[in-house]
Amino acid sequence: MDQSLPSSDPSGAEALPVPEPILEVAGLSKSYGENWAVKGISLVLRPGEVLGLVGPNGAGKTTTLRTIAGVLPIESGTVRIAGHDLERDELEAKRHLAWVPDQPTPFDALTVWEHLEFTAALYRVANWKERALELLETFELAGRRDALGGELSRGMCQKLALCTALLHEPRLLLLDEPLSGLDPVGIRAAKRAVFDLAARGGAVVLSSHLLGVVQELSSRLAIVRGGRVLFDGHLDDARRAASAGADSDLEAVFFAVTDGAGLDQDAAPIVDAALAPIDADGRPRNDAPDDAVSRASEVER
Ligand SMILES: Nc1ncnc2c1ncn2[C@@H]1O[C@H](COP(=O)(O)OP(=O)(O)OP(=O)(O)O)[C@@H](O)[C@H]1O
Repeated sequence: MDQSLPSSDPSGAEALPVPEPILEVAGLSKSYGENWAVKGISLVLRPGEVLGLVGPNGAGKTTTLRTIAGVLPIESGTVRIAGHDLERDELEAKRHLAWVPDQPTPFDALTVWEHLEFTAALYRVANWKERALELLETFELAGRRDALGGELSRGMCQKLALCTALLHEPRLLLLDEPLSGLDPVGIRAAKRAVFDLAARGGAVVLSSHLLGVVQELSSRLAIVRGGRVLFDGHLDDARRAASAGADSDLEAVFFAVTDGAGLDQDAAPIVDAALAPIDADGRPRNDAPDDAVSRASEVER
């Protein structure tokens, strides 16, 4: 399956009905003390989409993913997963979600197999053993099924995290630097898992500094910096917005966008379209970053 960042097609062909989003993030903001790590990020992800989330160190990618995963509390804004509000309907929202952090830490005292057993119980996966075995074989962990979490290498921890994430067949998979510690077998298996999930109508958010991998796997791109979305769309649109050549790879586009060389506002589907952080009623929050609030106020006027 060719997932490589297709262009939007304004051909005028009869439009198919747009499927319901699997992920809807609106006006998400998060601060650490005085510093805003995420400043009003909004994203929509539909079935079959793989979103490559890229940006420089400290851009807010991990904070965004951890908030969507429910690991960090939502400070302002909303997250809906498969139609369920993450705050108001947490269990149902999380039932459809899997998250693989950049540095997974398995339980020291549980074996590989017990991690899968625990996950199956948590998500009430029927007939899980067959799928668990299949996943372990795919990621070449079958021989280590009785090893304790504390005995695993970094790459094995990542493979185990991918196995547990995939066991309940989530509709939304969040991956934070999923390939960095994996061997070639693990990389191939992880890439296939992303393609398979998208082909089955799921959605994936993939955050990585490995731009070649992002370009290979993603159908869409979100470039973030300073807690804001600078660009959200297809690579071809990013090329146009960044005035980059038609053959430019994601790396060239990334530098054009994040170096602030200037985006063509008309060509960019979304350029710094961050909404202001909003409260539960959709009003801008007073304690949100000043510029985001003033932008939202301008829209209200
Ligand atoms: N636990 C924390 N306490 C205080 N500040 C934090 C914490 N975690 C992240 N930050 C700050 O929030 C901002 C966003 O960090 P985040 O980890 O989300 O960025 P990132 O895009 O994932 O970066 P990287 O590519 O380096 O992993 C940074 O300024 C960072 O210093």
